[in-house]
Amino acid sequence: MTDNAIEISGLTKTYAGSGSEPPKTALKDVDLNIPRGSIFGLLGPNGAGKSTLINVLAGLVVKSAGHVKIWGFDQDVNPRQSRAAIGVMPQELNLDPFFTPRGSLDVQAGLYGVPRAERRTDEILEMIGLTDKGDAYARNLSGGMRRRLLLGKALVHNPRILVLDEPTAGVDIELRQMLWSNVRKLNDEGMTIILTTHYLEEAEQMCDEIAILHHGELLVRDTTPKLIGRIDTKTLVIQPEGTPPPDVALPQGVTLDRREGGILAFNYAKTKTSPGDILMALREAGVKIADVSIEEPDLEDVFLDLTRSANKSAA
Ligand SMILES: Nc1ncnc2c1ncn2[C@@H]1O[C@H](COP(=O)(O)OP(=O)(O)OP(=O)(O)O)[C@@H](O)[C@H]1O
Repeated sequence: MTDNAIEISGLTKTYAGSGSEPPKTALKDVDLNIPRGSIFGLLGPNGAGKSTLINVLAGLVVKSAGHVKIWGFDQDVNPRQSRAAIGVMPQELNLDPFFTPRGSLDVQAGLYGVPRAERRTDEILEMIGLTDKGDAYARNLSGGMRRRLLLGKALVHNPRILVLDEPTAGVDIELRQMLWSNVRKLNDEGMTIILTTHYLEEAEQMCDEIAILHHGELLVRDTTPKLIGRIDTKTLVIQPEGTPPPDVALPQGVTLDRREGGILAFNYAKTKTSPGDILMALREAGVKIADVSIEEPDLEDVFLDLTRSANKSAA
């Protein structure tokens, strides 16, 4: 028995080139385990291979090499069980315009072999806030409603793992909040969640752990706080009283950015300098302080730092 929802080893995907184009390797020898019960973020720049990885998990793209286990079931040995363990909310709004939400959920449940007596159509319609639109044609639904319906479709067979591919791209705040509160509730009930997002702030708030893909390779995988802890730079932000002096002798390695409104932002390496050293230097320079705060790095800093150094080492 494993504690992992997903176990991926040596996963490689090469797409055949069309016409005169060369083949394209979208995933290169990826090893990745995703623990049961987590909210796991899969991040990476455009073209990094996130959708390819999700589509392999969903059984929509055939891998070129490697092994994938979903809830302990090897995709190649137990394709039916591994498919039943996972539900995928795709990026595209690919709904049949002539189906009603109730009809779409029913057809999807049929595809997964869920017996009529076990279908949870009304419960799912309520959860996604479409009870009163249950019998409206999909072509009459707004973009937000369609997206909610895609979430509902991913849940009809009560999967152990829910995968969300860019669920909030181009979505308004209200819908985003609704999606995230649904996702949190499902996770509290024990569902493992895997999501890709371009919104790093969102990943930071939602995900226990994060993996970053870059050019088809796994760049890093760690808990969200540890990833953020990798960045050594912090910023001490000072609002001085009166006009700040033009020059201050700073501890070695500390740099100063002057911001609007006379605000001074000192960037320092937390392993080399303490904020007290900077405050002392300011006191010695006669600077009076009206307000002080410390800015922590965020996931965006980690992301830029890692992808930049990966680009440099590839060059
Ligand atoms: N069907 C396909 N045929 C050929 N190449 C493909 C195919 N699908 C994806 N690729 C290529 O594989 C690479 C990875 O694409 P993928 O869509 O997995 O990346 P992604 O990280 O999901 O990007 P995005 O955030 O833009 O969706 C890209 O270079 C892409 O052009």
